[in-house]
Amino acid sequence: MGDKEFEAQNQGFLTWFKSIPGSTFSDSLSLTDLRARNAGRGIIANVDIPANTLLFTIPRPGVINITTSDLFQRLPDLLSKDLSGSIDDDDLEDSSSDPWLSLILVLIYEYLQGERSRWKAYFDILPVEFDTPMFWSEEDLMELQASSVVSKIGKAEADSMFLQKVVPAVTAHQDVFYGEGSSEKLSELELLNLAHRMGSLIMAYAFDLDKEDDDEDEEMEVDAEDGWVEDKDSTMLGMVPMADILNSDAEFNAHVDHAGDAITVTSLREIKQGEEVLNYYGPLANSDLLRRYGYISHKHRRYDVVEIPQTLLANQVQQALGVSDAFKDKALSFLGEDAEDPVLLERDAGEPNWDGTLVAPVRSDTLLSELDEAVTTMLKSFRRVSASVVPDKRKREETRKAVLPLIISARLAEYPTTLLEDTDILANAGTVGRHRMAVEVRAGEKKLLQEALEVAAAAAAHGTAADEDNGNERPGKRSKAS
Ligand SMILES: C[S@@+](CC[C@H](N)C(=O)[O-])C[C@H]1O[C@@H](n2cnc3c(N)ncnc32)[C@H](O)[C@@H]1O
Repeated sequence: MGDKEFEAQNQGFLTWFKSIPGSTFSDSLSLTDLRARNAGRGIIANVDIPANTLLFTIPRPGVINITTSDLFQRLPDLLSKDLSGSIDDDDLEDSSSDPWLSLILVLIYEYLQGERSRWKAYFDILPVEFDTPMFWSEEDLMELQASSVVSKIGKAEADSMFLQKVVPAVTAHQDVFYGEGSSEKLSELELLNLAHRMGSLIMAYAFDLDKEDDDEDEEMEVDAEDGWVEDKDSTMLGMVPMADILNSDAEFNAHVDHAGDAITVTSLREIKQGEEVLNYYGPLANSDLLRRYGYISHKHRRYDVVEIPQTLLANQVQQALGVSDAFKDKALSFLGEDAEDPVLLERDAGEPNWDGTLVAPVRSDTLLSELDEAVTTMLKSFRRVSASVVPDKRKREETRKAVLPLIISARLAEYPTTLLEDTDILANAGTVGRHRMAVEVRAGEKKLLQEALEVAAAAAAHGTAADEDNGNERPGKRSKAS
């Protein structure tokens, strides 16, 4: 799209936005073209803006969700019957509708209404293509190498859900979805693609607007705090025009508040003239940023994470103890469902400051905490099969220390290139787009694994609290027991 068309869309959207009764948009702000750095549109400050300045306001009727669109007034049964439960639910006792699927249908409906939709000018500026791995070719995906993000893309599951729930809902109610006089109907494939487009928009643009203060549900509280959709099963998803033009970074300068009647965006600290106004999508690893939003950021490296499957732990423990496959399988079975949960390697990255700056230093010393614990649990499982392989705590600790670096090295070896090779690839200015993002993600994970190796080596050299605890009983502990 040319610059003129892009600018014309901005103006059309801005005029429409300002026409929503109750909306505000500060004169100190402009919509800006950030396509040169692959960031689409954004909002910048025209002048220095002090902290705590109201930047813009979106009244609730400006939001698109299941209550503001008339789709479910026209088709109330659709909400209560066809969208209840999730596709994996064998028992559909839970008759509440899936918020993600219902918003997809609302967006499809409003989009198909064209000029008749109140949100036409908003749809005009929303992207139709995405850089999330959901849309990558096999060749693009190969570049992610052994990153766990590959197993989380969920294209097949999404296809199946859309084909079972979204496509039939639209097809069964063509009169409503397409409106009077509309002759052209979408094919099944076109509808499937449209569902993917709307699903991806929700993933990267929607807010969780649940106003309830859920004391019982901590996860919902966390979601409500940063506003972005943590989980597609949250309860009140909505598209919030203008708030979703804000790009994001791990260091940010604005806050979206949706606790009141209207949604407001306020500066958290001074924003200098020409500076981009940035929201916060959360403490996400680059792999997650890529999966959900289709970009990566150097400032998010601090939140990088590597997943290590329990089977990899079990294989290394098996080799160290010299036992059979059947022995290992039995030990794994003692872990029950926990065997499905990967072990996480992550740094202690702290929280952003109240004004959106990053001040807490990143700590690597706790990098192995979860792995350490998981290996100990694994060794206890092996002991349950036969106590002779791990007769005492001393043997358990010896084995734990010996297998820790082996596990990390084995995980590192799953990536076909080394960190050094990736660094060279990234130094080449010709590495761009999806390729660059994939190499950044895998290199970040390798960096974390190398740090983990260093922490394991340092712990082995110096001994750890765990050694004292498990190998040689501490005097204090003994006296307590006696
Ligand atoms: C909520 S939208 C923000 C508006 C978006 N830039 C647009 O043009 O519509 C989220 C999307 O913006 C892009 N984005 C957000 N923050 C970014 C950043 N720091 N760098 C690059 N792209 C970013 C990503 O494509 C992401 O999926």
